Amino acid sequence: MDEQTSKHPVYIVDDDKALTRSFYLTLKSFGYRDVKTFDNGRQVLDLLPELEHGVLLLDLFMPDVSGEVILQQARDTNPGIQVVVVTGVDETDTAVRCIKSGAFDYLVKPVDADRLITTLRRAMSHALILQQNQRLSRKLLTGGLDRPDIFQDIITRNPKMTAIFSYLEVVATMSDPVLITGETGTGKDLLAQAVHRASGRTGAFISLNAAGLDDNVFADTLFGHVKGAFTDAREPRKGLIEQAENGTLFLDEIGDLSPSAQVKLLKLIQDHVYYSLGSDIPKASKARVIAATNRDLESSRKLGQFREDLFYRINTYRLHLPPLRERGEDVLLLVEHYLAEACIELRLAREHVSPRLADLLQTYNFPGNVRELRSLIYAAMAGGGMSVLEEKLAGLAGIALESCTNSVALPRPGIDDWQYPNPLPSLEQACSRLVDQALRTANGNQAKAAAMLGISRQALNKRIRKIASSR
Ligand SMILES: Nc1ncnc2c1ncn2[C@@H]1O[C@H](COP(=O)(O)OP(=O)(O)OP(=O)(O)O)[C@@H](O)[C@H]1O
Repeated sequence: MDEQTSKHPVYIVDDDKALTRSFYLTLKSFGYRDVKTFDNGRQVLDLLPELEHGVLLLDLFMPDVSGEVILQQARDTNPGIQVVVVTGVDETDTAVRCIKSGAFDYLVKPVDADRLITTLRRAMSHALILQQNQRLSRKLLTGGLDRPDIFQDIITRNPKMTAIFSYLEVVATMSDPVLITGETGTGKDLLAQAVHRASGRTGAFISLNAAGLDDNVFADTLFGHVKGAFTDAREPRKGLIEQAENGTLFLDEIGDLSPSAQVKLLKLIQDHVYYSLGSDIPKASKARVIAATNRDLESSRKLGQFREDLFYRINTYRLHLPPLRERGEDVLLLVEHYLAEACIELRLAREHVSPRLADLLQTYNFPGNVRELRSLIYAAMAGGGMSVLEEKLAGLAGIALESCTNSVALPRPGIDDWQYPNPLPSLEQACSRLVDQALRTANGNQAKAAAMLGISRQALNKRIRKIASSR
């Protein structure tokens, strides 16, 4: 069983001590770590409001308090508890009444172990989803992060990024896979490490880059092999998945997986089972999978290059990192960070960002995102300083240095041969179309779009807000 599910509590409430003991032993043998027993209803009734999210296995007929009273009280005071009624009475009326009062399910004694565990698993995952929803709503209302230290390596002030962190804090503790998407160099690897830290998992964070691995190398690296599995397999070898036990397996570039590697990964994610090369003995895994890609997996799925079932399985929780060009507020923050770092590492005097360079940085669209920004700073510092970067960026952005100091001065094309519709659009309509077009041409980069339109970035921003409110 999964580490996260097994650590949530199960409460058994029944006056039949022999049955309570038998349930207790069954649950322990299935890996439930936190099982608490109560042999009278009164005991649990007082504790109900404080009980942690989990599942309550509840007998209906007890001498002191009836199970139905406890069920009602649980619904009223602690909705994070899912109640499974377990009773010796097989009466449809009672079952219907319990379900109507909010019981998750109704089991009639004697309950065989398989039925008990299957029902418990369903009830537990329902309890966890409710817990997750509650935490999400709480976060939406209060904002802020529970553990900002988890994200200290990720430099950002961008609201979309902080919203991702909030969401991540909630889903990190679940056991389902996480898919991180975003262009190259946006920080997917960093984010995967943050998910692992926030998950509270006791095992290691192990990563594997799937790009360019053929099916055999992928399977051997991930699942290991037994002695004699292939010509050079003189000794058995454990795969990375074993090192990730109770931890996290980070699969980077998942969009590059071959079709047969996709099948193996699906089995691992779906059934938590894998086979070492050369062995037909299944092995169980409790690693949590985080996958990342800079490809458009949705298109790969539609083109039949990525399995549909795997796509939906890994897409349970999706985190999409925006490109750096959409995080204007982060560019200077990151530049200052890497500049300080490079000056210390290269033992150079501290340099600062000139207003002209700041302008250029806002205009450039960083196709390689943060990784590119970092290399640009280091290369410039090693090669002469920030003025080198100014030259380079001006070249890369295809904008003359002069025009950057005064964005209004961009050369304008002639407008004599424009085609005007008849009747003419209103000024507001024309303005809105022009702003849309500039943003499209500038790939969403507001500084660049503003330069094209010959207005300041603040003026463009004001117009965007005005247009948005009138739509
Ligand atoms: N917000 C950030 N703050 C600080 N460093 C960052 C940030 N985002 C990315 N980096 C740095 O940029 C580099 C690239 O980041 P990372 O490897 O996480 O990107 P990626 O999205 O996984 O790229 P790829 O798709 O190419 O694997 C790393 O050196 C990382 O430390």
